[in-house]
Amino acid sequence: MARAPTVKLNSGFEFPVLGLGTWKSKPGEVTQAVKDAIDAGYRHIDCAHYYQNEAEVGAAIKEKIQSGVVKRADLFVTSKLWSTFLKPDLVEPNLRLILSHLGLDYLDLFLIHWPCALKEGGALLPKRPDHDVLSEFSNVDYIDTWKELERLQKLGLTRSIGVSNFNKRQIERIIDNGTIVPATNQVECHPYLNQKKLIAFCKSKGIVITAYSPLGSPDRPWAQPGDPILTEEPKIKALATKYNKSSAQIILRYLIQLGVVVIPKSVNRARIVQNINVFDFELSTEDVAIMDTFNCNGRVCQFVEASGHPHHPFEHDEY
Ligand SMILES: NC(=O)C1=CN([C@@H]2O[C@H](COP(=O)(O)OP(=O)(O)OC[C@H]3O[C@@H](n4cnc5c(N)ncnc54)[C@H](OP(=O)(O)O)[C@@H]3O)[C@@H](O)[C@H]2O)C=CC1
Ligand SMILES: CC(=O)C(C)=O
Repeated sequence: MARAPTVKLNSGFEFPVLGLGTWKSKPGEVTQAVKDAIDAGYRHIDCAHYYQNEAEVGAAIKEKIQSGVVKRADLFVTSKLWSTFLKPDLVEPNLRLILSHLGLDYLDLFLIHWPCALKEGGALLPKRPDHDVLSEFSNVDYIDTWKELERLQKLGLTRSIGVSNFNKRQIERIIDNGTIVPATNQVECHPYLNQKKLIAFCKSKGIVITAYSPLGSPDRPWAQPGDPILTEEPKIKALATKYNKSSAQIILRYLIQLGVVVIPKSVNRARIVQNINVFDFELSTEDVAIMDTFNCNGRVCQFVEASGHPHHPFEHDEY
């Protein structure tokens, strides 16, 4: 059975460098996917309230613990605070709701999903009455949310805390105004958007980057016919042939060699097994340079519903 090595977070906890993503995994398929992943050696599961499938993820975890395959302490479970819950008095109730869905009494890692707060109390994407796409904003400052996460870590409801989709300036604000440095910043990262500047900045602050959509999220709901597909790039396919691996394995290995943690999503048993089998080979310096040539600011997760938000992470800063 394959096993991902770990990296030590600034909180002192070990973080497996490969985990299972669960966005878009349907409630009817995610329980089996998580069970297959645990059987294949995965010990890190990436979840979020926004994915609306945490109870089904929790059912798989419960079964694997009850049948003795793993102990709770062997697993690293991440979840994220959605943008309609950034108001400080909503944070603890939302974390407790997430824990009840997952059937856990603590998280390993709790992230602020996006720095942009949306109107509380209703839909996850509260539509503006005057607009087809944009959501209604809330004026909560993520610094006030962060202080709640710090309190919840001290309370033991989560072992580590971090952020997601934060840019350099937003991380600096958290460090300047908080007392705990985020353990990770989970951001989009793949060969079309390799995030070298943000990786270097976060590393200088002791923050690990977690790469979401590591395969370029080909099943994202807004993908258009003709959009480039990473696993079909001829140069990546040639490297796959050279190393006797798949294109997906070449991409995941490249990201791991960049020093980030990867969380590929799959609901297919063979691909789940394939994706963790990336620790028995290494790309040469020349082949890493070939992978570097794909970097083209090719961001696929723009959060267009929060376009124009004063805290939108991608609209005001280079990285
Ligand atoms: N913090 C944030 O804002 C965000 C976090 N995330 C997290 O990151 C995770 C991963 O990102 P995601 O956007 O889902 O996309 P990924 O880049 O992981 O790509 C998932 C797609 O790739 C396919 N796939 C998986 N393995 C292989 C393989 N070996 N060969 C070929 N195709 C493969 C999957 O199909 P199949 O399932 O059929 O195998 C699916 O269509 C999410 O699930 C979520 O947990 C993602 C977006 C935003
Ligand atoms: C998938 C996800 O985490 C988004 C869109 O924020």
